[in-house]
Amino acid sequence: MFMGIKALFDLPQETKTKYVNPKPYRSYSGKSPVVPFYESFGLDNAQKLEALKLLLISCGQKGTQRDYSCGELGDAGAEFCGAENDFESFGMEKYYASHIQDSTSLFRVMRYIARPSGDSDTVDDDDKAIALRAHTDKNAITILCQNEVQGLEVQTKDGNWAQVMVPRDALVVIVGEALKVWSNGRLQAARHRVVVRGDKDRYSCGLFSMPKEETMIEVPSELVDKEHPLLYRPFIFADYISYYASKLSDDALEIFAGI
Ligand SMILES: O=C(O)CCC(=O)C(=O)O
Ligand SMILES: [Fe+2]
Repeated sequence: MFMGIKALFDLPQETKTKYVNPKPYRSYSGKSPVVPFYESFGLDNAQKLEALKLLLISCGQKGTQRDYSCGELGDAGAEFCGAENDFESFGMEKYYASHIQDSTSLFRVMRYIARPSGDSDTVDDDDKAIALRAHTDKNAITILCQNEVQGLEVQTKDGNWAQVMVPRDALVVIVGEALKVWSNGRLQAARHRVVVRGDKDRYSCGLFSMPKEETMIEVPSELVDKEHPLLYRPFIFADYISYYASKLSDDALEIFAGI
């Protein structure tokens, strides 16, 4: 599938820019002055199972020829999202069904263009090699897969950057801010970025599971006690996304909803 994705990104720039959607993260975005070596397309309202199927096939999971039954994919989805297990581990099974009902998903494909060799901004300099700036995902859970080119990095507690060496055919699961809020801070939204150092383009695709726009994000009372005081006030997910879009700051969540 990464061959197919390459063909998509190899289309003329003029064709790619026709892929437009008024919502953030959906349109073709590429070669902007801020992130000149990054391009992406988003597929909105991707039916979860279809998007997951694309993701599984793209990273060669369980063979590319096989058809998945819905049941199998449902199980795989829950397993990969870790969602059902997470709910159980918090003793919160009763919220699982409504969480699924209030969630939607976005499928995105990304290309990170390797610097031409001899580029004066040498890729030894991390700042210059950053293809996707450091951020935390705003959604609930992100599942990523990539071609054989590494580049994903996560920030450790002490502020350093650690390379994530993703094994072939593996998926990476990242907790986003919506899940951090919902878990009352028990789950951390990992700050991450993409740094491309070699001479090969990196392709990745991701399934971004997120609350529907109108969903109220609220810490369940069961997750608040003396040891875990309430960290966030309830808010509508779309309101937070609008706020973040207007500020684009790292501490947007704490300012917007932190108590
Ligand atoms: O391409 C990747 O591996 C990471 C992409 C990412 O972090 C994002 O789109 O939010
Ligand atoms: Fe991300």
